[in-house]
Amino acid sequence: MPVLTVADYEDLARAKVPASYWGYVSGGSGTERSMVANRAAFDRFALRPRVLVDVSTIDTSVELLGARLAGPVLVAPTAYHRMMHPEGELATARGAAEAGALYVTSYFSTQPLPDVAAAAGAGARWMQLYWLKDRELFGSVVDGAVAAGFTALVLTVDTPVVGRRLRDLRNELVLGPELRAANVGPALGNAMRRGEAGRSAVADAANRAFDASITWDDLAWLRERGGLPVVLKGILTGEDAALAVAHGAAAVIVSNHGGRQLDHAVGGMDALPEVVEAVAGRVPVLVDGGFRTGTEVLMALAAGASAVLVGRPVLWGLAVDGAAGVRGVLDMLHTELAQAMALTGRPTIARIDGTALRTFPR
Ligand SMILES: Cc1cc2nc3c(=O)[nH]c(=O)nc-3n(C[C@H](O)[C@H](O)[C@H](O)COP(=O)(O)O)c2cc1C
Ligand SMILES: CC(C)CC(=O)C(=O)O
Repeated sequence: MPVLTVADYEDLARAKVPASYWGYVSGGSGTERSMVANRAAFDRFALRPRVLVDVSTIDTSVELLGARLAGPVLVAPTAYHRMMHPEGELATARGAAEAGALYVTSYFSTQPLPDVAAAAGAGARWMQLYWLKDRELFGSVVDGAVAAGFTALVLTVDTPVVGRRLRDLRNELVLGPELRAANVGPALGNAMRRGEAGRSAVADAANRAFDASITWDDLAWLRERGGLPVVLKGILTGEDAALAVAHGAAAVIVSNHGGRQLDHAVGGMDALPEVVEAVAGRVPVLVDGGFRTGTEVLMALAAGASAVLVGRPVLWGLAVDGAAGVRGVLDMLHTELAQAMALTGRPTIARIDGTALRTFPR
């Protein structure tokens, strides 16, 4: 059977990944309404195509915080890639670089940052962070990312505590020894191996380590320590988007964390318009949550996003075929986007504006 869609990758991946790891990757928190909201949003929009435009050449390329990319689809930060493939983040980095895509590496990478950087080569890479109670350890991870040539720091701000992910609690999620988080110090990395009835070792370790007390005032410390642009991931309101810009964020990522944090949260695509309005062009606005086709990516760009991140699809590609699978998923999304650009009469990314989109009332 030919692999024609991202959903085809999902079907193939499901058969390869152990059940408790599959539950971790696929699941959301609580009733999983936030995950559903991400997909449901696309039904509230439709495209307004223009015709008799010269679309004989389509250019999907974009520039983002100084990085030149083949297209506006980025690899979202996701933890523990060795759940999917023995090479883990090294394969992801290679696949993303081959696709000309930017790879946001998770704080919970199972491969050391210098090795991820070497695998990415000239490929663009940002580093995602969770703020730890242990400020020294946190600072040393920041230093490591800077030394490894990551060009921006992505602070995830929607996870002061880990969402209640029932699939993981029911599966008593425990990680094998190959799944040590390689960059967060032995205490946090090794704690991942413990499991108990009705508990998730992943959530327990993260909850012990994460600093739930940080506020807007702490961001200056991170900007100072890293000396890199700081991107805030997990913004869902215009109010917080305005605060992010006021506190020096270089970009914001509209996201409900793939439905894994707050239950009943607004979907990424639904929250996007108010964030775009509040930011008013001062910094790039990115979005994630449920994007599975290039046409959906075009919808987000029309609603004012500069780029879209994909989480689970990249993991499916990784499970199916390592670096080639990651590249396959990213190439597929860019190819579908190019097709949608031709059919909507928008040959460049700059030509995709609000007139391409019709929004239906809720
Ligand atoms: C298995 C998994 C692990 C994740 N780990 C992280 C993480 O370490 N850091 C983070 O900021 N977001 C993490 N996320 C959230 C993603 O960055 C992203 O917001 C989400 O996956 C987008 O939705 P999608 O999977 O529907 O594309 C994770 C998501 C998944 C599915
Ligand atoms: C260790 C987790 C908090 C990583 C994460 O962000 C996730 O699983 O969604």
